[in-house]
Parts: sequence; C-alpha cells; structure tokens
Amino acid sequence: MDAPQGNAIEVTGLGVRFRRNRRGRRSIKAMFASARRRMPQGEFWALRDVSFTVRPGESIGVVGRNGQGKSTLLKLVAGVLLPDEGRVRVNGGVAPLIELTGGFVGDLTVRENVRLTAGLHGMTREGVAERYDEIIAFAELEDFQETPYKHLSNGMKVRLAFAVVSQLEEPILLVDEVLAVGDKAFRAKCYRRIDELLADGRTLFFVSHNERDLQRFCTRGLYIREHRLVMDAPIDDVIAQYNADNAA
Ligand SMILES: Nc1ncnc2c1ncn2[C@@H]1O[C@H](COP(=O)(O)OP(=O)(O)OP(=O)(O)O)[C@@H](O)[C@H]1O
Repeated sequence: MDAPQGNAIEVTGLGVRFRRNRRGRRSIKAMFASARRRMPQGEFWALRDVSFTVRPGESIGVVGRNGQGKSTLLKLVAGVLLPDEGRVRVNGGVAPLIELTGGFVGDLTVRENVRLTAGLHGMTREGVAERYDEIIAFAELEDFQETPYKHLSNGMKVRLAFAVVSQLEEPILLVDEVLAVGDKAFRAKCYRRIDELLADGRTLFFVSHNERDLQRFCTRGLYIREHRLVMDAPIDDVIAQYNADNAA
C-alpha cells in the first residue's frame, strides 16, 4: 500500500474470493482437480474487476444489495483483507470504522482499549492523554472506563469505536453500517462529527443502505452489483439507478 501521487485511493482490477462453506472438506481428488482449474471448488468471487480512484477530500458512498461485496471493499481499502487479484493503493493512513469489534480486545478495559487502538493508529502517548477525556465524553462512557470491553452493550461498543476512530488524524475515514446500531441522539452526534471531518478535508468512504445519509455526506457513489462495480457517478444518479433496479 504505497503512496500514489495525488490520489487518496487507487483501486485497480481488484478481486477477492472466499470459500462458500468453511466446513466443507475438500477431498484429495477435489484438491488435485482444483489445482488444474482456475477457481478452486467451493470458492466464489466476492468482488471482481473493481477499479476506481478517489481524490483527497472526496466523499464516496458505496451502495448495493446485501452480500454484494461492499464491506469487503472497505476491508480491502482498510488493508485488513488482502486481494487475490489487483491492488489497492492508499495515500496516508485510514481510520476504519468498519466492524463492531474491530481492533478492540474483549478482556481489556475501555481505558486500556482507547490507549491501545489510538496507539496502533500512530497517536502518541501525549496525544492519547490529551484526547482521552474527550473520547470518553463523546462515547458517553464516563462510568465504564474500567469495564472490560466485552461487557459493553453493542451500542456502547459502537460509541467507543466512533469516539476513538473519529479522533484519529488519518486522512481517510472508512465508515460501514455500524452507525445504524447507535441510538438516534448518538447518530446525530456522529453525523455532526463526520461533517466536521469532511470540512477539515478528510476523505470519506461510506457504506450505507440509508439514502438520506448517503445524500447528506456523499457527492459520488459506487454501485456494487453481483460483486462488480457497475456504476461510478454522482450519488443521486447512483441512488436512482439502484432504486430503479430494485423497484418492487
Ligand atoms: N471472511 C469471509 N469468508 C467467506 N465469505 C465471506 C467472508 N466475508 C464476506 N463473505 C461473503 O462475501 C460476500 C460479500 O460480503 P459483504 O459483507 O462484502 O457484503 P455487503 O455488500 O457488505 O453486504 P451487506 O449489505 O449485507 O452488509 C457475501 O456473500 C458474504 O457472505
């Protein structure tokens, strides 16, 4: 993931495949047979032939029906998943808000997790100390600082994740559906924070099924259908096409 000139993200011919059934045993015969075939038995392309570039400061909304590869694309951009084909190049670090438990350790306390996650994303000890109270206040977890992460409710986990990730100085923010778990008041707070980050020139990569959120934050849309990128256009056009494809 080296730094390209000028672009925030460059994705070229990206493809990743998964096994449909992890428990499915592969017989010796099947293994020899699949060695000769291009696609091993039981595998499928979760994403294929995906290419696009993102300029710094752009806000991209990713749309598509369930299971089409949107979250997989975010994981590839975050670098937590490696492609089987093609490549992703990212200019600068990413602040990933992509999985409820991503990066947090169940047995460590809220306090320890904040230090750990912020540290892993390059925040210095002083930086963490400076921002710690603000992170806890944003997450509204003042009374849970010594609670093991695994004992937080799902909504609290999302609050903590957003509070930490939105304090990182990484130039690219990746946001998956996780925000949907938060309650209405907390979501409103997150949205205001995302507005601030966009005003600050950050690049946003946003997966959502919520049209209003997509229209609020994103100028450009990527439409993933049948595991391929079928449209890369202004967000309103992408939403219109998506709705037309899925009408009734
Ligand atoms: N680690 C994995 N191993 C096997 N299959 C996986 C894995 N991760 C995702 N998949 C499969 O890859 C496909 C794409 O999943 P992905 O989560 O990217 O979809 P999505 O478009 O984000 O869906 P949704 O809107 O439901 O969140 C799905 O068929 C899913 O079951």
